[in-house]
Parts: sequence; C-alpha cells; structure tokens
Amino acid sequence: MAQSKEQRILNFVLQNAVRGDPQSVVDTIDKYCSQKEWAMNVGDEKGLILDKIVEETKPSVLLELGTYCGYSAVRIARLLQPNACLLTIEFNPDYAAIAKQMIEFAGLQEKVKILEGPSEAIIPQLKKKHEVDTLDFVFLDHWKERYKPDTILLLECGLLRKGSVILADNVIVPGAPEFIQYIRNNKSFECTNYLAHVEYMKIKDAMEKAVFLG
Ligand SMILES: Cc1ncnc2c1ncn2[C@@H]1O[C@H](/C=C/CNC(=O)c2cc(-c3ccc(F)cc3)cc(O)c2O)[C@@H](O)[C@H]1O
Ligand SMILES: [Mg+2]
Repeated sequence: MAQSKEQRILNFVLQNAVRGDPQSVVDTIDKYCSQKEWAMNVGDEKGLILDKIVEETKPSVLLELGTYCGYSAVRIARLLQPNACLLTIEFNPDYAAIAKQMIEFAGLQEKVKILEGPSEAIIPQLKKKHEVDTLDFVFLDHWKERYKPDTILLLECGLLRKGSVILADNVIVPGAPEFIQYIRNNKSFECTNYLAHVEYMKIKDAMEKAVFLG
C-alpha cells in the first residue's frame, strides 16, 4: 500500500526531529512541507501570529477544529501552562492516527486530547462528556464552510464566555466568506484581521481573531 503524504510527513519527523522537543517537530514539518511536499499546516508565518495570540490570551481550555497532522496542536500545546488542555477534533481516522503519533513524539500527550468525529457531533458533547465549562481559545482550521455553523453551535452550547478568543485560519485563501460576513456583523464579537500568506507560498492569506464580548 503506497504511503500517504501525511504518513511521509510523520516519518520525516520521526527520523529528523528530536523526541520530546515540540519546536523541533514544528520546524521539521515546516522544512519538509516547504522543501518537499506542500501540506495544509498553518505554517511558520501564520504560526507566529497564532503563537502571539495564544501567549497573550494565556488560555487554560482550548479547542481546535481540524487536527490534520497535528502541526498546530503541537504548536499551540508547546506554549500552554502545565494544567492547560487542548481538545482537537478530527473526523478523518487516518489523520487522527498520524496526529496522535506526532503529538506523542513531541511529548505533549498530557496537554492534547484528540476527539475523533465530526465537529457538529462532538461540540454538543464537550460539556457533559469532556467536562468543559467554557472555552478560552478556539482555533478554526477545518472545512471553511463549517466555520460559521460551528461558531453558532459553540454559542448555542454555551461554550463561549466574555473574552473567549476565536482565531480562524484561511479567511482569504481558501476563504470563509460566510463566516467573515457573520462574525464582523455580529455586535457580540470584536474582530481583528491579520494579513499573511498561505503556508509555504507567496499567495496572500489572512487570519481573523474574534473576541466574544458576552
Ligand atoms: C466538520 C469536521 N469535523 C472534524 N474534522 C474536520 C471537519 N471538516 C474537516 N475536518 C478535518 O480538518 C482538516 C481540513 C482542513 C481544511 N483546510 C483546508 O482546506 C486548507 C486549504 C488550504 C489551501 C490553500 C491554498 C491552496 F491552493 C489549496 C489549499 C490552506 C489551509 O491552511 C487549509 O486549512 C482535515 O484534517 C479534515 O479531515
Ligand atoms: Mg488552514
């Protein structure tokens, strides 16, 4: 059975990164995906914007939608306080298996929990099944047309509190126009746009931060 691109990325990390060193895992994925095979990780340029917003938010309970190979889960979790926890939702079992190994190699399995399944099914379970009260930080990086419905679902499930931060990747390319229209016209959110480029490319992209005002 031919190896998938995602398996090749994981193998490159297992062979070239330093076990237990999240920064080396992040740098090794960026090296592979900028020099050998492009992949839809948030990447180094947008990753620095993600880092800054996570550091200034100082979150304890975080949610990511769209784990993929685990690049942003490792990137986020490497910055978290000891008792902080990142829940990350992924519905593709092959990607979830790769991300699990990526996160374990980075030594971050105590801080990251992969929840397998579609976001619309898992979000309503977060309070009762995963003991979440409210979320301090949400990173949207899954199918772009799901950004708006899943944000509304988070609100309906009472998972956002005054000051909760939502950060969305790719609001220019591939784009999330319905989400942007919704969030920028919703007075309960204060939005900020961060211009950057598509990971490993020269094409313009941006991230949008939306702070819930309660
Ligand atoms: C409802 C539901 N529930 C659970 N998991 C879900 C889910 N919906 C999707 N997933 C999961 O999340 C990831 C999907 C990510 C989608 N991301 C992108 O499409 C993407 C594309 C580009 C891109 C840019 C320029 C190009 F020319 C081509 C592509 C860049 C990016 O940064 C992207 O994020 C993937 O792991 C998928 O299984
Ligand atoms: Mg993305």
